[in-house]
Amino acid sequence: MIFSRCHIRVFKFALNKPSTNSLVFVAKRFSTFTPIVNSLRTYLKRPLDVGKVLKSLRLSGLALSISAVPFARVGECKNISRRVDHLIHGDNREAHLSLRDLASLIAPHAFWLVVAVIAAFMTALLNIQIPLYLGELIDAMAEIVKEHSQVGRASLAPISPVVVKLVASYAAQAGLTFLYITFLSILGERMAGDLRLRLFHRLLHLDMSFFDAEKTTELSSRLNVDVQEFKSSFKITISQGLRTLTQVVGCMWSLCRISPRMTLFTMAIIPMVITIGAFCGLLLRSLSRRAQCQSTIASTVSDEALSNIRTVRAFAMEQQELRLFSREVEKATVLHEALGAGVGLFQGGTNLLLNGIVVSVLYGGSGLIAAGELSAGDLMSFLVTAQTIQKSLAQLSITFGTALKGYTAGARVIQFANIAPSESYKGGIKIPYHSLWGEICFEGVHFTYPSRPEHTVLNGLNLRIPAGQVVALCGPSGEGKSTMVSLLERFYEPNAGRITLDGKDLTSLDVQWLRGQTIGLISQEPVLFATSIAENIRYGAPGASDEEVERAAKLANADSFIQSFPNGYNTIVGERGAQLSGGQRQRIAIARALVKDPPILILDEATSALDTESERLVKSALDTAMKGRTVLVIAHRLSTIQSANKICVIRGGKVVEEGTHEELMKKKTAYATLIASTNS
Ligand SMILES: Nc1ncnc2c1ncn2[C@@H]1O[C@H](COP(=O)(O)OP(=O)(O)OP(=O)(O)O)[C@@H](O)[C@H]1O
Repeated sequence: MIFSRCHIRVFKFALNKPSTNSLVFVAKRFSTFTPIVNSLRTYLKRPLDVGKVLKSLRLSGLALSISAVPFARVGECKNISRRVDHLIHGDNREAHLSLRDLASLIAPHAFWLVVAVIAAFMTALLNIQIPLYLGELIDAMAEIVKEHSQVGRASLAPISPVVVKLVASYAAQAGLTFLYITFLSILGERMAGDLRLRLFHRLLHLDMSFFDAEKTTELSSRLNVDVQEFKSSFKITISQGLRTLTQVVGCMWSLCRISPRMTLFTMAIIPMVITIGAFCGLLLRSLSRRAQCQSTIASTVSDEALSNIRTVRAFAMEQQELRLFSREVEKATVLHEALGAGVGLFQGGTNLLLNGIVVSVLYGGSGLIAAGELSAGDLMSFLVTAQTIQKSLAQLSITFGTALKGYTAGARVIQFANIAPSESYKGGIKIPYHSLWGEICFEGVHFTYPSRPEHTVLNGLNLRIPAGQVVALCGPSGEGKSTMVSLLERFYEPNAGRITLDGKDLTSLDVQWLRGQTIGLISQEPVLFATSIAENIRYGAPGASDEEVERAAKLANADSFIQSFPNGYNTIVGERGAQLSGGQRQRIAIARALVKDPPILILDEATSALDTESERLVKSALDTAMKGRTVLVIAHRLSTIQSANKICVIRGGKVVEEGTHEELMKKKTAYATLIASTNS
C-alpha cells in the first residue's frame, strides 16, 4: 500500500516538474524503491490509527480476497483514458518455466551449483548432528552433577571431547555457510547475466512483427526486473530449500533413532502439509502471474507518460495521466496484497500444523520420560531436533513463496527468450562490392502486416529502380510507400512475389550485409543515441576512423555546425538527440548513413519535417550524397520529387503511373492532381 502511494507521489512530482533532471530523479527513485520500501517497513511498526486499521482489514478476508481478485473492479472512475485497456486483456498469456529451460541455464555453471549444494548439504548435516552433540553434552553434565553429589567433587574430563566436537561443528558450520552462500551468489549472478544476454540477443534478432505487437516497457521489464527477481528467488530457493529439506529428512532420521513411535506420528502429518501446499501453490501461482503483469502495465503507463512528457504537457494531460497511473497501481496493489495475504495464510497454516506437531511430540515425549524410556540428554536432543524440524518446515513455506515469485519471473523471461526468429534471417550470399550494380526490382509483390492480416497494403506491386538512378515514390498517405522501404530492408517478407537486387532474390542475400553495408536508410525522424556526435556518425560503420567520420559529416553538410560547438565532434547530443535542432539531427543521420558508403540510399521523407532553411541545407547535403548511387526517395515536396530520374505514383498497393516529372505533368492525371494538392 505504502509502496503504491510512493509510486503515485513520485510520478506526480515528475509530471509537475518541468526539468529533465526531475525525470532523471524519478528514474533513480523508481530503481531504488526496494531499499525505500525496506525502510518504510519500519513505518508499519508505528501505532496505527483507526482509518489505517480499517484499511488493513482488507487483508483479513484472505480467502475472499483471493477468490474475489479475478472479479475485482478497482478504481472504476469516470474520464480515465482507456489507453492501456488492450494490455489488460492482451497480457494474460500463461508462461511456463520447464525443467529443461532451467537445466539449460544451470548447465554452463554446474560446477558452482554442485559445490554450493555439497556445502549446503554438509551444513544441513551439521545442523542435524549438533543437537545430538548437545544431548551428549547434557548427558555428560548430568554425569558430572551425579558424581559431584556422590563424592563432593567431579572431573570435567567427560565433557571436554564433546565440547571440542561442538566447537569444531560450529566452526565448520560457519565456514560451510560462507562457502555455499558465496558459491550460490556466483551461480546466481552468472545465470542472471546469461539469461539477460540470451533474452537481449533474442530480442535484437526477432522479427519486426514481434515489436509491432509488444511494448518496449514490457520487454525492458522482463529484461531487468524479472531477471533480477528470478536470480534472487533462485538463490534463496536453492540455499534455503536444500538446507531445510536436508534438515527435515536428517532430523526425522535422528528422531527415529531417539523414538520411532513419535517419528511415525510426525511423518503422518507431512503428506497433509504437502497436499495443502500444492493446492495453495496452484492458486498463488496464477495470482503471482497476474500481479506481475499488472505491475508491468502500471510501469508502461508511467514510462510512456515520462518519455512523452512534452506531449503530456502540451495537452494538459498531467491529471489524466496521474489518474490512469493511480488506477493501474491500485490494481497492482490489490493483486499484490492478495498474493501477500495468500502467502501469509499458507505460512500461518503451516506454522499452526508444525506447532501442533511440536506440542504433540513433546506431549508424547513426556510420556516416554515418565516411563523411563528417555534420558535427560535424549530429551534435550529430542527438543532441539523437533525444533529444528519445526523451523525448517516454517522456513520451507517461506521459501515456497519466494520460489513461486521466481518461477513466475523466470517463466516470463524464458517465454520471450525462447521465441525463434525466422529461419530466413540466417546466412545468405553477399554480392562482391565490384560486381554490385544496385538495380532493385519489385515483382508482383503482395503484402499485409502480420499484426493486421486483413488489411492488404501492397497488391501485386511491380517497380524497377535502375542502378545509379534516383526513383521517387509519391502517392497519398497510407498507400504503402514506407512499407516498400521496410520490405527492401527485409524488416518483413512479402506474402507473394519477390524483390530482387541485381537479379538476386533478397531472401537469398545475407541480411547483415544488406543492411550493414549495402543500404543506407535516412528516415523522416532520425533517432540519435545519447552519446557524442562522432559516435553517432560512427554507428553507421563501427570501424570508421576519425577522418572518415569527418569526411561523412562534410558530405552531409554537417561539419561546419559541428565545428561551431565548443566540443566539436565530442558534443553530447542528449537523449534521442534532443539537444540538436531537427535539421542538425537530420544531417548527422545523413552522415551516419554515408559513413558506410552504401551503394543504395533510401530517403524516407528525409526533409519533410524541416523548415525551409534546414531543408535547403539538408537537400544540398543529399544532392551530394546521391551522386553515383541507386536512390529510392519517398517525398511529398515538389523540389525533391521533380529532380528524380523517374517518379512512381503508388495507389491501391500498386504503381499506377510512372515517368519523369515533365512526362507525368503532361498527362495531367493522378500525379498532376497529387502535386497540385500537396504543394499548393
Ligand atoms: N507496423 C504496422 N503494422 C500494421 N499496419 C501498418 C504498420 N505500418 C503501417 N501500417 C499500415 O500500412 C499501410 C501503409 O502504411 P505506410 O506507412 O507504408 O504508408 P505511406 O504510404 O508511407 O504513408 P505516409 O505517406 O503517410 O507516410 C497503412 O494503412 C498503415 O496503417
